[in-house]
Amino acid sequence: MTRPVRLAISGASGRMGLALLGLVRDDERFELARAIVSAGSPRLGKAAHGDLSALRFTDWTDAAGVDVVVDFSGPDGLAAALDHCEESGAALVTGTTGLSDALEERLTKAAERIAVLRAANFSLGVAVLTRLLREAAAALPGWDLDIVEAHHNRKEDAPSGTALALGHAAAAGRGASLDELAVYSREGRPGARKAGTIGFAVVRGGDIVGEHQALLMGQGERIELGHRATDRSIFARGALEAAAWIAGRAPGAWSIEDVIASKRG
Ligand SMILES: NC(=O)C1=CN([C@@H]2O[C@H](COP(=O)(O)OP(=O)(O)OC[C@H]3O[C@@H](n4cnc5c(N)ncnc54)[C@H](OP(=O)(O)O)[C@@H]3O)[C@@H](O)[C@H]2O)C=CC1
Ligand SMILES: O=C(O)C1=N[C@H](C(=O)O)C[C@H](O)C1
Repeated sequence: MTRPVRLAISGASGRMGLALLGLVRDDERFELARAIVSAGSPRLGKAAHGDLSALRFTDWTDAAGVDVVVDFSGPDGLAAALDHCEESGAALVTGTTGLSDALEERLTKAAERIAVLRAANFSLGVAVLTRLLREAAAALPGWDLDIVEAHHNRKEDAPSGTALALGHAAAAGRGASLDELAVYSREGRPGARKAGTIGFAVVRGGDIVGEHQALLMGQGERIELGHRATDRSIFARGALEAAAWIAGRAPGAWSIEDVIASKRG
C-alpha cells in the first residue's frame, strides 16, 4: 500500500488496546481511523489518546473505510469485529483468546472471504519457543510433558491461548492431536500419570504479563523450555507488524509464521 494503512483497534480501552494506541500514534505506516470499545463502555465518546486530539473511543457505527482491524478484546468484541470485517472486506488481525468452538468455526469460515491472521501470542520469542517445543516433543516421545503458564489476576480464560498453542505444537510433534492427549486438571486421586498425556497447570496473580514453561521430564533428567514476557508492548509490536503485512492481502487464514517467514525473505 502506498498510503498509510487505515487501522481500527478493537478493545481499544483495554490493556492491549492502550499499548497499541501508544505505539500507533508514532508509526507512519498507519492512520488510526477507529478506537473501538463495547456499546456500553464508560469510555465511549472520550478522547482515545487522553489529550485533545480528535480521535474518540467509538463503537462500529459508520466505520467505513478501515483497511485492517486489530482486535484484542474478548469473544464478544471479536464477534463484532468480525461482523464489521465481513461486511466491509477489511482484513482482521486478532490476538483474542478463550474462544468458543462456534467462534473458532466462524473465524475459519470467514477466512474464505477475508484475510484473517490469528495468533495466541504475537511475541517473536514465543514463535521460536513453539518451534523448539515441537522438535523436543518429537525427539523425546517417551518423556512426560507438562505446560505451566502464569498471568495477571484479571485474565479471564485458562489455560492461556499460548499454553494451548504450545500443547498443539507438542502434540503435533508426536503425531497426535491435543484433544487426544490433554489433561487440564488434576485433583483428588487422579492416579499415576498416563503415558503420553500433556498436562496443563495455571497460575493467576498480580501483574504478571505472561509466562510459559514447557517441562519435558525423563528419568534422572529434565528439559525446561520457557518464555517470560515482561512488557505488553512486545505483543502490540508483533500485532502491528502483522497489520502492516496483511493490508491488501488475499483472503486466507494467515499466521504469525507467515509474517516471520516473509521478513526472512
Ligand atoms: N495474542 C497475544 O499476543 C495476546 C493476546 N491477549 C488477549 O487479548 C484479549 C484482551 O486482553 P487484555 O487487553 O488484557 O484485556 P482487557 O480486558 O484489558 O481489554 C479488553 C477490552 O475490550 C473491550 N471490549 C469488551 N467487549 C467489547 C466489545 N464487544 N467490542 C469492543 N470492545 C470490547 C473492553 O473495553 P470496554 O468495556 O471499554 O468496552 C476491554 O477494555 C484477551 O483475550 C487476551 O488473552 C492479550 C495479550 C497478548
Ligand atoms: O491475557 C493476556 O494477558 C495474555 N494472553 C495471551 C494468551 O492467552 O496466551 C498471550 C499473553 O500470554 C498475554
